[in-house]
Amino acid sequence: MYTVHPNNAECFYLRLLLVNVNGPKSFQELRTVDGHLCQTYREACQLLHLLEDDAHWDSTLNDASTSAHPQQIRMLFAIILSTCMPSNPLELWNKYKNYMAEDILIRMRHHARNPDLLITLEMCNEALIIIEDICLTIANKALVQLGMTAPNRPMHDLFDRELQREQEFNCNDLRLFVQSNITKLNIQQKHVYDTIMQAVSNNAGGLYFLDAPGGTGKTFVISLILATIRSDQKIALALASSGIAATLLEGGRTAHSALKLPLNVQVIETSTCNISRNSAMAKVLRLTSIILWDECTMANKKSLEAFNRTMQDLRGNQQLFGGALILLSGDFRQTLPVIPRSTPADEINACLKSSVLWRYLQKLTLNINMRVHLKNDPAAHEFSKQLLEIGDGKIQIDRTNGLIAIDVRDERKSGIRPSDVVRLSATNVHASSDNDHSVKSKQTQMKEKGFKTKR
Ligand SMILES: Nc1ncnc2c1ncn2[C@@H]1O[C@H](COP(=O)(O)OP(=O)(O)OP(=O)(O)O)[C@@H](O)[C@H]1O
Repeated sequence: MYTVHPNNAECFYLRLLLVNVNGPKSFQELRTVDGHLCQTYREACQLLHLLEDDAHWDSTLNDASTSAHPQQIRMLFAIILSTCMPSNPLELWNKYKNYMAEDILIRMRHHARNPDLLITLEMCNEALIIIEDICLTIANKALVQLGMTAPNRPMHDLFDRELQREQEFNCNDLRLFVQSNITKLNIQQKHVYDTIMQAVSNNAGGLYFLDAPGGTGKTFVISLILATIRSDQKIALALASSGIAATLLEGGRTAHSALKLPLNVQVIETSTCNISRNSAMAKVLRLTSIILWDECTMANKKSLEAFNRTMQDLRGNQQLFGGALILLSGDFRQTLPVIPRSTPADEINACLKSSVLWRYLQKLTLNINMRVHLKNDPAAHEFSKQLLEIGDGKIQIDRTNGLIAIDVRDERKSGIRPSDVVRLSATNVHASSDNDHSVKSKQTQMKEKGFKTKR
C-alpha cells in the first residue's frame, strides 16, 4: 500500500479517508459526512474524528499568551503550523490572534496617538502576513497549504506606515498652495518647474541636477514640485543630506535615514543601501514618481552610487536609478562631503562631480538671487555678489594662513556695533583665534578708558 507523508496534506487526508471509510463510490461521497459535503478532505477527517484533537497545541498557545511577547507567540504558532500539522489551525488562530497582533495594536495606537484604538482586521492581517513569512522560511509553504486562510497582501500596503506617510498629505491644501505660488515663479524657476513636471508626466525617468547658489529659490521650487505631484495623489520622496535642510521640505527626511545609506563607503567599493526587496521602503521606492535630494553636494559620491545600484536592483531595471526620476539639488560653493582626517583632494574625490554618474546629469540652473530681488536691498546684493565670488574662487587666498580677505562695510560709519555683527569662521581654530583677538581688543579699549581688567 502506498504511504503519503503528512506534509503532502490533502493526499494524506484522502488516504486516511480511503483507509477508514467503507465502500465510497466517488471522491465526493468520500468528502460527505452525515449528509454534509466538506470543502476539503481534512475537514471530512475532522468530522469523522480521525485526527488527533488540538488540545495540547491549545494549551501551549494558552501558556504562551500569558507570558510571551506577541513576536514569540507568532513564531510558536508558525512552528506548530508548519511542523506539527494541527487538525484545526483556523480555530487556534481565531482563538489567539489578538495576542499575536498585540504589538501591532500598540504600534498603531502610538502612531494614531489614540490609546483607545481597538484591534482591527488589518492588524490581524498584518500578523498573519508575518506568520506566513515565517512558515515560508521554515517549510517553504504558504498558509493556504497549511489549512489556514491566505492573508490579504494588498491590504498590507494600506497598512504600510512608509506608504501611508508618503500619502497622508491633504490634497486640497496642496492644490491651494500650488495655485497661490505658481504665479510667483521667475522665468528660471518656471523653466525648472516645467521641465520636471514634464518628466513626471512622461514617466520616463531621468537624472537632473538643480545647480543654484543660496537664495535663488531652490527650496521654493522644490516645495512647489512636491506639492504639485502630491496633490495628484502620487508619491514624491523629499530627501536632504542634512537634518536642517530636511526640515525645510514638507515631509522631508534625511537621505541617510530614509535610504539606509551604507556607512562603509570608504571600505567597500560597490556597497548598496540596506533596503530589502520586501521592505516597506522598497515599495515606496518602486512607486514613487520622483525622488528629490536637496544638498546632495554634501553627500559622498559613493552614497549616490550605492543608491543607484539599490534602485536598479529594487526596480529590476538596469537604467540609471532603475529608470526613476531623480532631482538632485545643491550648491558646490557650500559645504562639500566631510571626510574625517582627509586632505582637500580626498574631499574633491568624494564629491558628486567626480562620480561616474555626473556625466549623465542634466543640469538646470537658477542664478537670480530672490532674497536680493524681493527686498531690493543694495547691501544684500553686494553680500550675495561677494558670496558668489568666494564660492567661485575669484578671491585670492592668503597662502600664509589660508584665509581670504574681503572688503566689509565700515562698522563705525554704518553705525553697527561689533556686538551686532555675526562673524563666521571656516574652522574652530580660526573661530578661537578670532575670539582671542576680540577679547584682547576689548581689554585694550577698557584700559584706555581707565578700567582695571582681570586676565
Ligand atoms: N519666486 C519667488 N517668489 C517669492 N518668493 C520667493 C521666490 N523664490 C524664492 N523666494 C523666497 O526667497 C527666499 C530664498 O529662497 P529659498 O530659501 O528657496 O532659496 P534657497 O536657494 O533654497 O536658499 P539656501 O540655499 O540659502 O537655502 C525665501 O524666503 C523664499 O520664500
